[in-house]
Amino acid sequence: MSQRTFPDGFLWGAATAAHQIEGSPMADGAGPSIWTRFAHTPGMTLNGDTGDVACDHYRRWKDDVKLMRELGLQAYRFSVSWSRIHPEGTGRVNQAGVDFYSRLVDELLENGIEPLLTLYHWDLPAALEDRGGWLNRDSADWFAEYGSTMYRALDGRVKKWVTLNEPWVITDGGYLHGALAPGHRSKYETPIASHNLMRAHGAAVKAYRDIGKHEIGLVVNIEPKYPASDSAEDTAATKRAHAYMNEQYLDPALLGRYPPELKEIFGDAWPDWAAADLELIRQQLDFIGINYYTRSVTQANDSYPLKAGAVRQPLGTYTETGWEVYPKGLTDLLVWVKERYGDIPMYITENGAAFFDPPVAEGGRVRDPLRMDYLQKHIGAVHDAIQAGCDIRGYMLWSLLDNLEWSLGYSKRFGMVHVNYGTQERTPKDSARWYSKVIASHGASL
Ligand SMILES: OC[C@@H]1[C@@H](O)[C@H](O)[C@@H](O)c2nc(CNc3ccccc3)cn21
Repeated sequence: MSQRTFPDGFLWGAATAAHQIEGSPMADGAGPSIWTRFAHTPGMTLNGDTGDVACDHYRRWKDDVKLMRELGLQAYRFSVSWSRIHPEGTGRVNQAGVDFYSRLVDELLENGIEPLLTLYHWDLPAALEDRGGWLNRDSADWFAEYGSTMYRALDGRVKKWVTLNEPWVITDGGYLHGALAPGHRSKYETPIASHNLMRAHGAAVKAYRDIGKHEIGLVVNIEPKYPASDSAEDTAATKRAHAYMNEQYLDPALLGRYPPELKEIFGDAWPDWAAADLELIRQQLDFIGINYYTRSVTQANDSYPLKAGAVRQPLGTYTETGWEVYPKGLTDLLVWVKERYGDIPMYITENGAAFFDPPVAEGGRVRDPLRMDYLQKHIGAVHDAIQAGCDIRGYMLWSLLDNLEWSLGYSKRFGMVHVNYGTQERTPKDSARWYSKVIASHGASL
């Protein structure tokens, strides 16, 4: 492979999320989140795993930043836990919570690492869930208030903001299938939660334009949908699946309209949304964050309500989470975003994989060749998209640390750094050492 050169200023980093790494969810005046509540509800997570300790990052943050510097990271994407900032969700500010993230940002900057801050990575304050959560139209105001608190506190030092992480997972997991907090299962609630999440995104961006002076965007998880056959049924199913995951959030955010397939999918559960709502949702964005993990070869089936699903590929390679390794899907997807939405700058805000990692060997090595292969091919796919004309500004590897994989507990390890949850010892895996070389060579060593 000829040497790959990435654009000047291309940012190499890694990503995490508050609930997955911090622990100490109720420390220093914080309030509970829906994930604190969900994980402590019997049967909701594997082995009853909770975020009570996680990677103990709330206490080990300074050493973790030192580790990021040693690995040569140029950027670090993290999320803020809303209920540390507003324990009741709105109103009173818990200054100790703001101070934690302020100290983290200062430490990152002192170590030459650019912070990318995600306001919402799934951990809604439980107090707001008790007021209807994302089903309450007031959630747009709640979120704008929380965002404004953080903009005022950190905008001089944080220059890249993200409103929401993956509205599709929040609603498909938390409102339709119930696998994620708040664990609802309703075809009727799902579009309402989706719509209010996007109204909240728009309200937070509007508030940023009054307070902030830098960049703000939205992060979506999207995956290319390829028809399993050229039958009319599979073609229609693929179109539905594509609209439901890939267009449902980017179309309103960037085009001010929903894809028509959503009415077909949700039927009488799809409201006629007011034009004013779509105007709120469609705010000028500085970038879009793309979280990519896999593709879906899609066929018609009797799944509810989508009537479409992925077909396992007999010759495919799969990760521990059952996702097919398909790097070309990332290139195809990035080109699709450019063709549909224009030259909006993009960051790969998550990309990575869980494979079965061996224990830490003598001398502190963790051999993870499958992860190295996955990353090498996907970073190569990013380069292919850049060569195809996509404006991609950075790559955030998921994840810096092994961490709490939501309902799957600690059973899946996505980190380039191994975490011993008994001792909290961090051990960079071979993939971390490899990634450090990629960063140092600006991609040339890929
Ligand atoms: O599952 C790995 C990560 C997860 O740890 C992050 O918090 C989250 O942002 C994230 N999103 C995806 C995208 N895909 C997905 C699909 C179905 C359920 C959950 C995630 C993967 N991941």
